[in-house]
Amino acid sequence: MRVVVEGLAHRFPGTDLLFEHLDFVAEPGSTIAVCGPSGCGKSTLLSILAGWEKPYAGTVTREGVNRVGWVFQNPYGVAERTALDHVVFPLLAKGMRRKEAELKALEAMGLFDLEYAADRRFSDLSGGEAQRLMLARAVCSKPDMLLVDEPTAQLDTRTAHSVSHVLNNLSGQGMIVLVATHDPDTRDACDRVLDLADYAPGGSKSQESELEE
Ligand SMILES: Nc1ncnc2c1ncn2[C@@H]1O[C@H](COP(=O)(O)OP(=O)(O)OP(=O)(O)O)[C@@H](O)[C@H]1O
Repeated sequence: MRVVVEGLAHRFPGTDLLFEHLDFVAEPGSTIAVCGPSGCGKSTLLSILAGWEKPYAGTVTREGVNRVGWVFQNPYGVAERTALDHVVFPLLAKGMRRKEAELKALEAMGLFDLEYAADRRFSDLSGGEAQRLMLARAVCSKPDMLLVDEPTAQLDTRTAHSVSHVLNNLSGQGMIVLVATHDPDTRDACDRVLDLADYAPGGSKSQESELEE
């Protein structure tokens, strides 16, 4: 299972190129931090990898990737439902029995130190708790590729550190994991770094590719 990105470039209609000459291979075993300044195209790159956005140029080949999990920047849930329900429902929808689903859900919530909030209503969770809940839900559904957008934006330093390390460990469990982040600590916790600033028009990698041609 892998994702092969070749010669990728993107611009939206009427805007300048965000990045160009982007080549990389994403495989299970190493978590990739996608970095770069605000507006450089980190979220856009995740959308392209997921197949939601068609790239302006280049190709993305997904080999053996059937299920894609996505954790958005802004957590979204059902106000009246408990935190546990949010993680359990996708498992029930897959046909798992309630008891087994609850055990699996609590295990995933435990990865993000969230068991204590299992019975709280979604509307009572803090922004950081809701964000960690979305991570637990995504991990629980065992996607082939997990795309995470700014997972630590709403977390204090210590919780952010712990979440970053969990995300890095996930790639060792057979998932392709990419994390878009501004957070230097999250970047450092990941095995690999893809800095989109290098691929901006005129960026160092972008120029290298032009010299090679
Ligand atoms: N559908 C769209 N049409 C036109 N422009 C868009 C569209 N989606 C995003 N953009 C623009 O493309 C640029 C890249 O957006 P993107 O959200 O990928 O950046 P980012 O690196 O994730 O930013 P941030 O770090 O602030 O979240 C931004 O300037 C954004 O306004």
